[in-house]
Amino acid sequence: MATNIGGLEILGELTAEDREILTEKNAVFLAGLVDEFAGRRDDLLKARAEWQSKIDGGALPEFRADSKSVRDGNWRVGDLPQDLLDRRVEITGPVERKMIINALNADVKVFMADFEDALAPTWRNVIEGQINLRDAVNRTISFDDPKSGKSYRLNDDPATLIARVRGIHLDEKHVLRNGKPIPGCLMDFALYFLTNQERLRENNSGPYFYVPKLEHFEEARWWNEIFVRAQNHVGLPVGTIKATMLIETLPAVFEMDEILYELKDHAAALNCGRWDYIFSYIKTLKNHGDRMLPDRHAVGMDKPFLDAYSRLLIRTCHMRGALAMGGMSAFLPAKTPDEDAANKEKVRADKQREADNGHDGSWVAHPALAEVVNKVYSDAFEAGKTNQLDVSRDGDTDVTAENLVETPEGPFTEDGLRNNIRVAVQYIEAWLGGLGAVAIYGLMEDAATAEISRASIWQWIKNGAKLSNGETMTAEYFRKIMAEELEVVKSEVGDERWANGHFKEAIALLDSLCVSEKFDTFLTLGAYRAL
Ligand SMILES: CC(=O)SCCNC(=O)CCNC(=O)[C@H](O)C(C)(C)COP(=O)(O)OP(=O)(O)OC[C@H]1O[C@@H](n2cnc3c(N)ncnc32)[C@H](O)[C@@H]1OP(=O)(O)O
Ligand SMILES: O=CC(=O)O
Ligand SMILES: [Mg+2]
Repeated sequence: MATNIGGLEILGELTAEDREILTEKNAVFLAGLVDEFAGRRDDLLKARAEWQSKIDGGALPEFRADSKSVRDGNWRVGDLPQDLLDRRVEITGPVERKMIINALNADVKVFMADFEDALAPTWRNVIEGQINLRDAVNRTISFDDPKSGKSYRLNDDPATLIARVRGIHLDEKHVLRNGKPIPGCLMDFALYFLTNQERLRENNSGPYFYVPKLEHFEEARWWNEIFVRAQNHVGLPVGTIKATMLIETLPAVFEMDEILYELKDHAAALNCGRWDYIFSYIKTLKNHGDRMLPDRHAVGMDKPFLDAYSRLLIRTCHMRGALAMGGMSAFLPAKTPDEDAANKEKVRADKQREADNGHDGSWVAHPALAEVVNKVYSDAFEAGKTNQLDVSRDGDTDVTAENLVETPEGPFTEDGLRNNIRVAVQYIEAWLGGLGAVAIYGLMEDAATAEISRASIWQWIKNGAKLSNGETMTAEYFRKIMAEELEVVKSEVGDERWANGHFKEAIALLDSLCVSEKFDTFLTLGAYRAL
């Protein structure tokens, strides 16, 4: 039965604790944001599709002529608050209670609390995520694990908290305004902001956000207006909110100056969200048979198109006074000492590349990786510095549009296909069961990494990729290999898990994502309908 609060119709179950988050006051604020901004959100999504149709027709992305004056202009973002000047290591994770405590206690500067790539947005996950963050901000959060008997409490000096809201493409179907689902990102933003902004400021911090999956600068303008509206609502000066924008789509890399400019009072940093970026490279150029992505594991940050992206992002940020954050290495700590050392070395080398390029800090997926990343960045900084804002690097002025779309070289293999199938099906299955981040074959997998796997298969089929075993990719070949790989997964997870999990739905979704004529823009859209 629906509950009406502050003009919103709530279809999700509401406990007494949920009502402490979905208060009348919070709901009225959220409903107001929806009235003012949801229609324009729909227009922004249409504009994405129109831009994409030109690329599908054969054009390549370019720097925009209508915003050249912004790129050429002399301007900087507003001053950064003290607790966002040192971001050498940021841990990320879904907004689960135990995870939040472990992340805030880790030896890191920032915890990025995720409603996005790492969270399957079930109603319980999103609403409990808000409860957990409120308790974290109030420093009352605790967790007693009934399974392990372990108790979790916050340390005295927790990391700075940044909340990552959902992308603009996802609705929250459990909350309606005038009979229509509301944009999920507005819910995440409004509830976190209004519940916590006062206490965050008392803690000498502030309402800080990560904004994901931007494609064009008009979306940054939309967010800026939302921030201004929110600050006015509670009487805060413009610029109190600080946002870090993920540059994780191919269109956005051509509009980084413009994105920072639109948000210049609120911008703290840009971040190289490499996994979605690689996914977006495939998605954007999906019809360009000469720009197909090879095996996923062959595409590292050393590929010229990714190196150009990292260097251009750093140069753009530093010219404008914003920090340039690196991304996530997917390697996780391993069980055996040798494997663990090898994985940590891979993370170290990846972070070294970033720090040498000029990044100011980076992400870790796991607390046991914080030490490695801390050392790389601490060694990279000049004495007394907490970032590389003032370090100029010659040669980074020459990144061209062609560098950014350069086709990565690498193999197209049957093993690569098999791995993509196994990873995608297991990730989608986990997501449908409410888990948005999982370790699969020793790697961190989340919505962004899984998108690469399924999009690659689609692109290989669409463009008839020639595999190194002599086969040509077709829907029939994919289905043959998929049938074999499903047997492998079944034997790996065991009959019981196979029968009781969400494999049937996951397999159907993966099949449709890979063989449908039209490319689905996000796997989470179809998966959310089934959630
Ligand atoms: C593309 C992108 O957007 S990247 C950013 C989004 N992705 C993410 O944030 C993923 C973050 N990482 C994770 O979610 C997790 O590390 C996983 C799911 C990959 C693996 O988690 P687990 O299987 O629990 O790992 P593991 O068993 O080694 O964990 C050991 C301990 O570390 C904790 N831990 C692991 N990862 C994290 C994390 N990111 N934050 C806080 N604590 C963590 C676990 O809670 C566990 O704690 P405990 O000993 O008190 O029980
Ligand atoms: O959000 C980060 C990414 O790599 O995607
Ligand atoms: Mg991402």
